[in-house]
Amino acid sequence: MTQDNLVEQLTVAHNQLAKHATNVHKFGGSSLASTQCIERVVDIIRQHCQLNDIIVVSANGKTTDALFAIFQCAIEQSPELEEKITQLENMQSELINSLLNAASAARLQSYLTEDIKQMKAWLSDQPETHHADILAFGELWSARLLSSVLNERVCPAIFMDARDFLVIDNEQEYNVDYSVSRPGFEAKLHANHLTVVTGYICRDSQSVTRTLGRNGSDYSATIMAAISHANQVTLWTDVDGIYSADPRFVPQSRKLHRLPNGVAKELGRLGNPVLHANTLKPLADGKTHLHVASSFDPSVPGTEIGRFGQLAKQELSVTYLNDLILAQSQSFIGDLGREAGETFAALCADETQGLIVIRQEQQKAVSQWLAAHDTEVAFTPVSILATVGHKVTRQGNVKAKFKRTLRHQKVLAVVDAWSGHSVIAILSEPCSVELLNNVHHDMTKDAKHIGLVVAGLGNIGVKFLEMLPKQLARIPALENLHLVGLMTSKKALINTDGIDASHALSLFEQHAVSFDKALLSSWLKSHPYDELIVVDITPSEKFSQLYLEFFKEGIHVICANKWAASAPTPKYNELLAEAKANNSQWLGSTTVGAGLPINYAIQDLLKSGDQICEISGIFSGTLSWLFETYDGSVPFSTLLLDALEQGITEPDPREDLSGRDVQRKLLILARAAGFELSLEDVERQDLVPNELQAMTTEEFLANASQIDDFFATQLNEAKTSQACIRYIARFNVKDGKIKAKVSLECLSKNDAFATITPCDNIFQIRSLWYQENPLIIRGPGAGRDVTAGGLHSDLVTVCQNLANKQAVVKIKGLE
Ligand SMILES: Nc1ncnc2c1ncn2[C@@H]1O[C@H](COP(=O)(O)OP(=O)(O)O)[C@@H](O)[C@H]1O
Ligand SMILES: N[C@@H](CC(=O)OP(=O)(O)O)C(=O)O
Repeated sequence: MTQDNLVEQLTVAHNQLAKHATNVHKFGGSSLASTQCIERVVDIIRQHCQLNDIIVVSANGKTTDALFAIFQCAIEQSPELEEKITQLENMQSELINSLLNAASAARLQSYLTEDIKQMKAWLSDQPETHHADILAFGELWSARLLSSVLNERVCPAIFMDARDFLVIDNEQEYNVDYSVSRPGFEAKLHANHLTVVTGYICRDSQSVTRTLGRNGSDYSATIMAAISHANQVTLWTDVDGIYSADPRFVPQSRKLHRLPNGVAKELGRLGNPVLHANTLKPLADGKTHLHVASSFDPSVPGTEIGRFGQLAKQELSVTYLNDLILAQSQSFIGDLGREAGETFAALCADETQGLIVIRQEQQKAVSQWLAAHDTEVAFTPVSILATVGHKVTRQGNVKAKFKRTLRHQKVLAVVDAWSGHSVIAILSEPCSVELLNNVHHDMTKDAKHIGLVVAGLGNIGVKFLEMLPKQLARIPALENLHLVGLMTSKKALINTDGIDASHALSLFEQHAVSFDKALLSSWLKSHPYDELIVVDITPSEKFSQLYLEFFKEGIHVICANKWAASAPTPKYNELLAEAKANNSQWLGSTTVGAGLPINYAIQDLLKSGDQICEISGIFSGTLSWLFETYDGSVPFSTLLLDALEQGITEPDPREDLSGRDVQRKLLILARAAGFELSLEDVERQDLVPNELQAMTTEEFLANASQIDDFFATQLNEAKTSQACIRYIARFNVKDGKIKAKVSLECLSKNDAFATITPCDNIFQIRSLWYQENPLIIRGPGAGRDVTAGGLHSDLVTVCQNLANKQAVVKIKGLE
């Protein structure tokens, strides 16, 4: 079976499965805040949902906040009550009228009028008894509206009020009674419909309306997944994933592409608004996949929550909560402290210091609870600031760093969370945006994960990999670099969790699968690395054609491959522009001169303000060897066959004799020096006579002696004037006119190009500052060790540049 067939079969199998399995999609209030947002959600449902999926919705925008405010006004008998109700009703009416046809709008409008009437009745008579009923209107309206829009525009959809089936049996921990809830839901289900369920609300065993707590719709979504045995839950929100700190306040926060379950749970517990504290509870069996994505930018890969390897476990984040209460009591030292912590689900507790941190609204309950134990307690307003990461309490260095960064703050205590996944500082003052940014910076500044993909495992590729483990251990700039991909033209091994660089080749032998461009492209679009570097050590034009795609994804390219750098001018300019637009680095110092620093020298001269006017030299190790060695004592073809045997030439020596390789190298250097020209602008003398051009390699080798007369004549002519022959590349600019040529030249024996070690390259640069006395670089211009070394030098340069790059989050939903 070919790889393509395999992929096709897998896709078909996946689709068939998807038809039978349910997926749950939860849209938060921010995703449903306006007509435009709801239009976007409808598009997402069209593209990402199938019949029988479940959609869980929160109240539109800030409706729940508005309902809380209305309730408060009623309690305080505030004169603003009427106005607030009218505002909320108008906002709902606007959504209804802008999204639905006249008939449906009229129907929903009449329900709304009824609901407002009912709300007013509850508000005027014992509002406390109906607090949850009043809050429930938000989700009720939102679900009713979306199901109507879907019915009109997308597919049959039914609306379900979760209170009709979702029963919780414990109000403290919001435990679900699945034995009642599941059959209740199944009884209401319509096959081949989308089901739109209200998030946030449920009922208790007495059929009284309850809520699942602020932000509780995430929990509703995972409960629905447990009830319906769903495969996947997607939380669609206004941010494209979970970040290392609240991206509204910390512009340098990093997206956490893969969040281990335990860490996600801890973030939710500490108040991260993207994840309700209980979100993961219904998914404890690990069969359902949880994913956070942005409804404002659905194509961006979000955050996956699940079980991951070491790399995901290294990520740290910083989170905070203000307006909390520190309760301190002698009696909290020991068992009672632990009991209190558990009873009140304290944000943090330390039974050795006798303290727990609770939310403000819990203060009264804690007082009452302690009164029963006849002990005294002191309450202090505090905030918490936590660093969260997998088993972070066991990482002494992280804890020390956290304490160090807080040394100028008023820290009352630093406590390890029971889960082990956070270290929490209790602060006597509210956590400011400045403090959050500073702590985040200190805790995460070194946390950048760079993925490395190596393409081409020939001679040089293998040497490059041999050198890699030592380089990783030796060079600080490579500290966060992880080898994640290896590929040849036929096979590929990608491991998102990293490939052990010391055993890269044997792992490739054992685990590589057929190379599939489509699979590679999809991985490149969704890889979890902050930066990705592809090192192209292939000779393949086809592989070089992927660079544009790489640059579009912001991927960096280091190449020994000459194709892209010598591509036709429009293509080359397009690549440069795309790389620039996406901050991709493109380095190819080994494309010319292998490890010799010719590219770096040119860049340096340009940086220093110099202007290059001439580049010339011997750029081919093969031609260098042939002409340095050829003295007429043996025919040229004998030397050529000897060079072939020694591996000095390409398998078909016409490749070298054609001068094409030298022509490309001259073009690359001229472009690097800032000139715009194409391959056709570089005149080329082909040393292979016409009659030998069309032959097969074998035929050419058998007839190689036909070239001897030409070279003998050239050499003899040169000898008559004490000169020699060399294949020279020359580029110069005079009065703005560019001349570029690669050809066999007759040179005086004193010429700098006349006496170099066979196989060496020589490069001569004339510039404004190196005019009379040109700059010369010479040395071995080919060979596996020097080329692999040159690639490593480029790799360090890219990683050093990346270390200085400060990413700033730009999130569509938050703009
Ligand atoms: N660490 C974090 N990562 C991502 N978003 C965060 C983080 N901390 C706070 N947020 C904020 O949480 C908000 C999403 O939560 P929420 O308002 O509950 O969304 P929704 O309305 O979709 O339920 C985002 O606007 C984001 O700014
Ligand atoms: N509407 C409720 C429930 C909820 O989860 O909302 P959101 O998904 O917008 O956080 C709240 O505001 O608390």
